Amino acid sequence: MVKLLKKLTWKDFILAAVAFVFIIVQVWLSLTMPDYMSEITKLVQTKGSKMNDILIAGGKMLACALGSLLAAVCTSICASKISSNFSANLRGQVFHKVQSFSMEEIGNFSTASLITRSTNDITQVQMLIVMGLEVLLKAPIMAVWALCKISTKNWQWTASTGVAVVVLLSFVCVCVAVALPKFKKLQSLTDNLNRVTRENLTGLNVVRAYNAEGYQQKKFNDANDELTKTQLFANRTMGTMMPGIQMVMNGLMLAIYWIGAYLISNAQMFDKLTIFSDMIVFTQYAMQVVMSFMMLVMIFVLLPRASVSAKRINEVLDMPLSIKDGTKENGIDGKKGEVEFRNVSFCYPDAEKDVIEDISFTAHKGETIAFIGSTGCGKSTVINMIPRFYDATKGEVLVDGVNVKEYTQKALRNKIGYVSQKAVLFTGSIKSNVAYGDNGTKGFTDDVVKQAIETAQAKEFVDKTDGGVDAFVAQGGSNFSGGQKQRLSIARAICRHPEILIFDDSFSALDYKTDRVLRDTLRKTCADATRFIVAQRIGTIRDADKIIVLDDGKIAGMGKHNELMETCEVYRQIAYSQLSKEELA
Ligand SMILES: Nc1ncnc2c1ncn2[C@@H]1O[C@H](COP(=O)(O)OP(=O)(O)OP(=O)(O)O)[C@@H](O)[C@H]1O
Repeated sequence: MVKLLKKLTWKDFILAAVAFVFIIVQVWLSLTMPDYMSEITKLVQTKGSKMNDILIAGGKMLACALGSLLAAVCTSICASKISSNFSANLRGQVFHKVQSFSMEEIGNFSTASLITRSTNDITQVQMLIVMGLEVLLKAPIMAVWALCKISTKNWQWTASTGVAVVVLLSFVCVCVAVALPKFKKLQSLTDNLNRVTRENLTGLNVVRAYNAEGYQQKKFNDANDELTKTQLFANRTMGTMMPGIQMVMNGLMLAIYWIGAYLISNAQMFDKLTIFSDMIVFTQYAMQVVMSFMMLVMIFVLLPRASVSAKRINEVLDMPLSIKDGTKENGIDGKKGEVEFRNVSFCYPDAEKDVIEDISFTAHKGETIAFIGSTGCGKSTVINMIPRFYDATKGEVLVDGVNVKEYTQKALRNKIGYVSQKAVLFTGSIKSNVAYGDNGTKGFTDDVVKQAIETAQAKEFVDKTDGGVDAFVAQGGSNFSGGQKQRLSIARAICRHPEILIFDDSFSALDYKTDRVLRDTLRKTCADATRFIVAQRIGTIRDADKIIVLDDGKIAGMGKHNELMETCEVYRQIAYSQLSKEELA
């Protein structure tokens, strides 16, 4: 928690200092009120007192109350400003850090947990800061000031207040100790609920198609019940605190009156009024002392959960990055567009064996390199090494003659146009999705966007859509078909005019005719770009300059279609399973 609080800016500290001044004013006014009360008590009990004097003392008391209220409002304004700024900054930092995570780090946390950490966990810390500033500063000042005021009055009363504070603190400590483990568990259970809800929402069509509503409902109920049970236990434990504190306060009041009654009965006649007046004032101060500790208790309610949240936020912020930036911006002259894999092997984090082993090949500028092989043989893994979604565990990947690890990630990715296996569109317009990101130039002109849409064979449906390139794209591109989404994703990659184009099984949702026309157009319009195509269909890749056949993470064959038909058994099997001998001839 302390580590997170170090992120407060100097502006926050200035605001905290202003809040501190308001708190002092608030405490001073609150503790001045009992003095006027004492004066009023004395005036009421003294024969011949004037009504005007009582009204003046009452008016001063009222002014103190209003002043204290005003100071409390100003403190709250400062506290909420500090906490809102702090949480906004923290959310920004967490978002920025998560953006720099590779797939490895994201896998370590899980997406659901990262969402909880960026939202719910930060809210817990924010709540603590608001309360903390108001209470943590105010309560000790109030307690010490009030104790100073009462310590000179009467030792029996002071001692009884001391006993009440000790009982109160012991009680609070026991409650917090019982509830703390449950608070720790609460955040991970929130992650779990988040995960189940997300999974259900993203797979809603599948859930419905398989009549799995009952199964999903059970999964949700289990997660929900466990969270509710834990919350109930923690809140019940903390809930017993308030009545307990109330009991201590009432007991203290009783003790003060009991001691007061004893003192008054044993006092001389002329002292009785002074003791009575002192007793009234002391009760007020004693209540302020106990109230201060009660306010601190509110912090104890929030602190355990907030400190667990702070730890979870720090875990994200302190996570070392597995993909580190290099320094190079440019490759070697004369090697532009060249991609080379040198004895590359890769093992996923926590996996037992390498998913790809000893992969070596070179792709020259303007060539089309295709990957084919059975499901799960490692095709996507190989091409994911080029934009450094993962780094090779052995060997080297070189782009333009330079190891990808030596480039700044921005420079490397400026060279690449990547189309993922699952088409991803963002909320916005067709144009904002195609002219997406930054390729090191000053944005994309309308003509470049239109050209990319045309090359990706998306012009026909874009023109037909209301609004054309400005047509609205819903979250995840849900208002477009699978094939349309793929074509827009392809247009996005082409729009960057990259040196290297990567298509990870990106033609699978296209009909055969569009697939062929798109490949022909790509060959003409992106002739300079080195193209990597992962495909399942032989038809998509048979014209490639180099086809790499992968089998269980290893290269089973490499060459042109005709060569592989003669030399590679795995390729032949794939080919014959898709096309007839006549089609392949
Ligand atoms: N994030 C991951 N963590 C652990 N293992 C993974 C991860 N992603 C993929 N794998 C494993 O690595 C292997 C290769 O996966 P990859 O996605 O590269 O295959 P692929 O050939 O592209 O498959 P497909 O044709 O089905 O897309 C698979 O066995 C898969 O289970």
